[in-house]
Amino acid sequence: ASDAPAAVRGAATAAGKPSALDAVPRRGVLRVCTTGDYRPFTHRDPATGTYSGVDIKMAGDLAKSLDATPRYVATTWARLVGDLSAGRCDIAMGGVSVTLPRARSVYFSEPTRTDGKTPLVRCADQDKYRTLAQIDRPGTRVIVNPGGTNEEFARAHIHRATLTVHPDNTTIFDEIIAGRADVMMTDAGETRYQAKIHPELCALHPDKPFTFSEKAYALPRGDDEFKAYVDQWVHLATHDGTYRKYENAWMK
Ligand SMILES: O=C(O)C(=O)C[C@]1(C(=O)O)C=C[C@@H](O)C=C1
Repeated sequence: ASDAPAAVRGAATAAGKPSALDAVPRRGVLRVCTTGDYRPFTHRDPATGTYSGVDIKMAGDLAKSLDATPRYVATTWARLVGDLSAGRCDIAMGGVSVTLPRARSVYFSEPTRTDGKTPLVRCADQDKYRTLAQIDRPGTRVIVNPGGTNEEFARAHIHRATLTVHPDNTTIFDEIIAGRADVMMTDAGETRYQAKIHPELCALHPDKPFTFSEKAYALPRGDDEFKAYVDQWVHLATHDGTYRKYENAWMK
């Protein structure tokens, strides 16, 4: 048996665990860590528990390509990297930003899109909060969801304005509409989507965000075979119009 080629034997990671490239088709299940709180990428319907979103469509495609079905493993922004590293899922999907601190613990696939932090405000305040200097003033109430790159960005740039960490990323937009907070700074894609579904809210310069970032899928560190496969799949899906089609369906 020992001289069978790796593809037949089933390749192993450096840590000696079987690659997800073999384990997922064998199991027939792709375990996907996702937060379910970030439209248009990952959304969990609280009534039915059903997941939807651009990256949920992508998860379905990736699973299918591996003769598997997706199973969603609920996580949070603070726990995402830990859950993936602990082996609770095969991949983390749903608007995940590539960061270098995370890249010390997990692999990132090829990116699916570029993004960056930009303000989301009540449309009546459009001219008040365009720059960081305008936002970071005493009296401005900035609101942020916990555990991800939004909080990191807000903590790095907000010193004079007040910063509230709101635990639920799905109701944070209502806080601004209700006048209990003034500004959220989040990914441009999200500001566009939330402005689309909330006429009271406006996305400010989403085509010229304050930062540059990339969205990708996070993979267990050390599983090079699975990473090579997912990279190839992302490359095809982002170049053959598939990803764009899913995005357009949410943004129209
Ligand atoms: O942490 C990340 O990777 C994200 O991009 C997720 C993140 C965040 O930065 O907090 C981005 C936008 C959503 O509002 C929720 C979470």
